[in-house]
Amino acid sequence: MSHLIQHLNPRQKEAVLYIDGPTLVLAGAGSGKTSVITRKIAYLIEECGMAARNIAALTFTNKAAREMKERVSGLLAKGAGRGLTVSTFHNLGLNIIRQECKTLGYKPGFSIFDAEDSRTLLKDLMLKEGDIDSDHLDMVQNQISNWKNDLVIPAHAKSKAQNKGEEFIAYVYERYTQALKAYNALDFDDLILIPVQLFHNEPEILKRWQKKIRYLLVDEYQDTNSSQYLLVKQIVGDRGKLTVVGDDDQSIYAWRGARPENMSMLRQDYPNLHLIKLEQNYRSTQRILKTANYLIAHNPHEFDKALWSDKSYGEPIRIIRCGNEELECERVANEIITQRLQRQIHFKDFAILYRGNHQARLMEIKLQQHQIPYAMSGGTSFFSRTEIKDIMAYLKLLVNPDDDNAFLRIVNTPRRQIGTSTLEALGRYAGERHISLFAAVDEMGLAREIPKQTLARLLRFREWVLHIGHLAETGNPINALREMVTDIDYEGWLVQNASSPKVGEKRMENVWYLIDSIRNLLERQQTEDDLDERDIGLEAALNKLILRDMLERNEEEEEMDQVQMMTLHASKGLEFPHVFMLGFEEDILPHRTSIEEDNVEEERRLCYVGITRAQKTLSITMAAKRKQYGEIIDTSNSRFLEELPEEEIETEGFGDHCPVRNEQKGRMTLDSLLADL
Ligand SMILES: Nc1ncnc2c1ncn2[C@@H]1O[C@H](COP(=O)(O)OP(=O)(O)OP(=O)(O)O)[C@@H](O)[C@H]1O
Ligand SMILES: [Mg+2]
Repeated sequence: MSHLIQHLNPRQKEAVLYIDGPTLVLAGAGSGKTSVITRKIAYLIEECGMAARNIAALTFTNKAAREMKERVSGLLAKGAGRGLTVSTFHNLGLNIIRQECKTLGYKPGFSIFDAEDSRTLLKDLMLKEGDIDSDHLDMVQNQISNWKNDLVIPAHAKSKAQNKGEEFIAYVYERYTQALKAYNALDFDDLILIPVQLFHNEPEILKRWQKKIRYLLVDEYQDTNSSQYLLVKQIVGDRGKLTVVGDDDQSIYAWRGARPENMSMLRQDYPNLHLIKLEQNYRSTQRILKTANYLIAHNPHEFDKALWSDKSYGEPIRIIRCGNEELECERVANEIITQRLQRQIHFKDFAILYRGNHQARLMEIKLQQHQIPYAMSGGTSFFSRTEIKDIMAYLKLLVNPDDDNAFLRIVNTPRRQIGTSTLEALGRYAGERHISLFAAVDEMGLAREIPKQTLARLLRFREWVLHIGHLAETGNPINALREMVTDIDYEGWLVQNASSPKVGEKRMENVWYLIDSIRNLLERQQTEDDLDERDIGLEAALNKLILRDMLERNEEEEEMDQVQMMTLHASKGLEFPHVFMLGFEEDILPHRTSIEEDNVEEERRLCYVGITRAQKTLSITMAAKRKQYGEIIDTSNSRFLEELPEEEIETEGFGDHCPVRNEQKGRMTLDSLLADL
């Protein structure tokens, strides 16, 4: 028997060996779903003789894709996996768009707008319509994203609108789509939507891709949204060469349009679907598994999944209630230090999971204070901060005025009263003549397209960029950069747009930090004597900076001895020997928005995901008091606490000295009160 399937259980083997038709593996956490995918890839290559380049495996996060890639290459002979696609849905989409960009009408080098960029564009469009309510902005952004994920194009959205409010959003959606196109830009949702539309309209192109991807595997299938679902269906076609694995209890992306019912839809799409259930958990101790099972039993279930484990019974689940959030983070840091010594293990054996990124800041400070190395995934890297992206765009434009993306990013940031319709006209004009936007500003013919006053503003901007560029080239570049940020009053702009002046000032500090890094690089250029001409000057320094960011990211990928920090969402599919879950409180987990929207079931699944990441121990912490919007509030324990098996739990910090608002205690007091009566 192939070494690839030797250690698998019979059901897992069946899932790997079955290649005659579509397969769905439906199973709980830690039951080896991802293992089935990685082994099946290796099996297809090694035993079935399929070329690696004809196989694609999709998942949801970059980290998961990286892990999967590593697992597969560990199974294959060196080099045998060359050409294999293991990527996120979005990356596959991006590849398709890159290769087909001519047919799609995008110029090569199109830019990708992240959520922040989209938000800025939407804000501009809405401001123009006189709508400046920022809550409204969130709503519009979500709605547009939902439409895109559900493959609703602007014309549909408009015709379906039932009232003025919906008409407005549909109108903004239409303008937004036009603006993106004019900017030669795509947003995140487009990365899936556009390939789906392309495959729908161009059967020949679809055929080409079907020929390339002959076997498709999808991990975490419960989190596909409608457009991802369709993309899978298009690529697979009627060949049925598909294996998907998923767990409806781990569906945690409904808020981003995920539809767990896509799993049952498979049965309709493929009547010959081969369904396999796995029931043995190979990850966690029995206690952790029991805790997870207890919790998730509080959600309604279509299929019952009896997960069992023959691992050891394990240590009790610890629930630690601390006085406030600072003590909570301090406690976790201390636990890591002592447990690492006591158990003789590494920092990388610990993971700290939390509901929202804001919870990470204090934890980071405490880890730093105790000199505990840590890696954060999914956090904001320095170079993805808005202010850094802005200033980098200015710098890019200084060294290459033809960089349209950079131009578009900053031509109206800070505001110069150059609006979207002007930019659209400019984009059209430049597009027809195949010149850059910056070059187009100076053309005589443009006067017919753009009102005189606006054109004057554009010309002023152009002159100014050239002036600063000249200063940087002929004089001291750092002085030129300082003059640049002062000229545009970037600090004023940051303060004005931040939630508080302090936040704005902090952001400005990042800008100074960036300029300082450039100064260092430039100084180093002067001391290094083996440099050739190309390595000198602002442009070289800039490229180095961009490269360095990429290098830093690569380093992150390396296996280093660091505590892993991430949100519960980002932890999906991963496993760690010792897990800490922070903030087990009402309004955090379950999150306040989900409580308000009566969507606690999704939060319970998220909590289930967190618990089932743990292999050996699980510690859950909470703070009795917490700062919220500048006020200190008494927190309430998460409602999920009551849903865990009491006999497997060891609590701490719930004594009388704490103002405990534990539901169970509350009931006890009520009982005793009644008894007294
Ligand atoms: N047959 C097996 N024998 C021993 N260990 C196994 C077996 N199958 C899987 N494992 C191990 O169990 C752990 C969990 O497997 P895997 O990550 O594939 O589960 P999963 O179902 O994908 O989990 P999740 O739902 O969290 O994504 C891994 O460490 C894996 O190596
Ligand atoms: Mg998995």
